[in-house]
Amino acid sequence: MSYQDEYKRKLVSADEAVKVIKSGDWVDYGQFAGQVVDLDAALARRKDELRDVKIRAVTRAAGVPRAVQEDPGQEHFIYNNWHFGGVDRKLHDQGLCYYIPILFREVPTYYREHMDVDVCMLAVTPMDEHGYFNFGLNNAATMAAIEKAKVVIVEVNRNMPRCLGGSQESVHISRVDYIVESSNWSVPELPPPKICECDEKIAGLIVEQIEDGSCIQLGIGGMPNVVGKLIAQSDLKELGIHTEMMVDAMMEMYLAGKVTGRYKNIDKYKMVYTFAMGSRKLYDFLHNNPAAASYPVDYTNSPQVIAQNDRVVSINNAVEIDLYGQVCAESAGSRQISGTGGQVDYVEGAFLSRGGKSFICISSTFQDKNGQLHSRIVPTLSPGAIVTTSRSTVMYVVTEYGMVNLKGKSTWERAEALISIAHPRFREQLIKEAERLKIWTRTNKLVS
Ligand SMILES: CC(=O)SCCNC(=O)CCNC(=O)[C@H](O)C(C)(C)COP(=O)(O)OP(=O)(O)OC[C@H]1O[C@@H](n2cnc3c(N)ncnc32)[C@H](O)[C@@H]1OP(=O)(O)O
Ligand SMILES: CCCC(=O)O
Repeated sequence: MSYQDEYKRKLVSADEAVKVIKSGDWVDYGQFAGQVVDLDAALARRKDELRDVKIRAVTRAAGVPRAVQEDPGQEHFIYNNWHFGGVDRKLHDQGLCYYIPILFREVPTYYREHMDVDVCMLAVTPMDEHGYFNFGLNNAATMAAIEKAKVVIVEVNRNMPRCLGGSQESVHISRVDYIVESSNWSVPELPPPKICECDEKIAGLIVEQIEDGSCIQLGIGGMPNVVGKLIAQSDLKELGIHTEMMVDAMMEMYLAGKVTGRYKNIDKYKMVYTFAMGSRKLYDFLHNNPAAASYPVDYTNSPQVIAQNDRVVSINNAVEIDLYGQVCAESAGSRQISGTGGQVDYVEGAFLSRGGKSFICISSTFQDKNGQLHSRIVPTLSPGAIVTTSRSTVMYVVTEYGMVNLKGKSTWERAEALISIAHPRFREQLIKEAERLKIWTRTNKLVS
């Protein structure tokens, strides 16, 4: 049978495909910008026939899933997510989304060895002449989820860019049970990140630390994107990219001629990533582009793999840091706002890389919804806050007031270093708290 015949045999409507889902099933919705839309709507239409279907997704960018919208009482569907974006955190605030704690590099192993997948649904590109559906922007743990699934349903979308790998960037039709041709919805884009003056100051401090030939990882959020933009405008040359998330700023660095990958020790000349989210311009740039290669996340985020490149520079954002150096990058108190993602993977990988550096960026203050200013450098983390990067793992911390390296520093040295880059308005209070916590010695300098 030809691949075209097999395609016709497996082609069904979305309503037909979701009939395979049973009460109590675990159903994967796809990852990041590759989550199903038409299959979600079809599943929502089956609401009254089903109970306790557990949906799993990651970083919803395409609006609230229909299945969740249609079932606010959660009698039929329970929505779980291993990295929150804006949609997910708002659902979580309403009690309609549950976080799955992860180290991103481990997720393929969770699928293969620790999790159940009854039905794996995912958005893909149209089939090629060899019978392959490309995963588009989303490699990550897609193949591991497919391997584990009892049933695989692909939702074909002509607007999904075809992103070259690496490895495990596509699935063969022989492994697919049902094919659904979608309404060719627009692939979700990220709005341009919000950028403040302090982001620019922090980015400036970091760019001074980057050498020609460094290998760059930029994290999620506003700040790392500013760093990328500044690199694009800098005199830096011959940079490499080995990252988790491919973002617009990396495309800008590449188009500005800053990225060649010449000094990488692995995947030379390739920009390596595991998923991409950004503008349509980024998606068009990645389409069939041999300059970039997507790999599964247990490769991109393995500290041992990351460390094979020299001078790795890892740049990630945080929400709060305490005087011991514990970094919270994923919650505001107990309110889950994001996730651990790959932060720990890259902080560890950069440390192991020859000449590597990891930077945790944090604006010194945060203004709450009532306009009140709070220090993000705090004596101890807010009650309920999650430690994302541990105090023993963290290396450089950067605010708009400077940069400190916490590696090898004792508790009183850390307190002094971190207070020196806190907002001046909060420093005196932080010193008093450090004294109370017994992490302040008579030799500590009073930081003004
Ligand atoms: C991707 C890679 O390559 S590897 C690893 C990167 N991954 C990580 O570092 C994982 C964790 N980090 C993250 O997810 C992000 O970097 C973040 C959340 C720390 C920052 O991302 P940004 O998009 O810049 O965050 P932003 O400033 O928009 O804040 C996000 C939300 O948190 C809230 N928030 C942020 N700080 C605080 C705070 N101190 N107190 C209360 N709420 C806060 C904001 O109000 C916003 O919520 P809202 O959407 O309901 O208004
Ligand atoms: C899980 C993906 C996003 C991140 O690492 O922040």
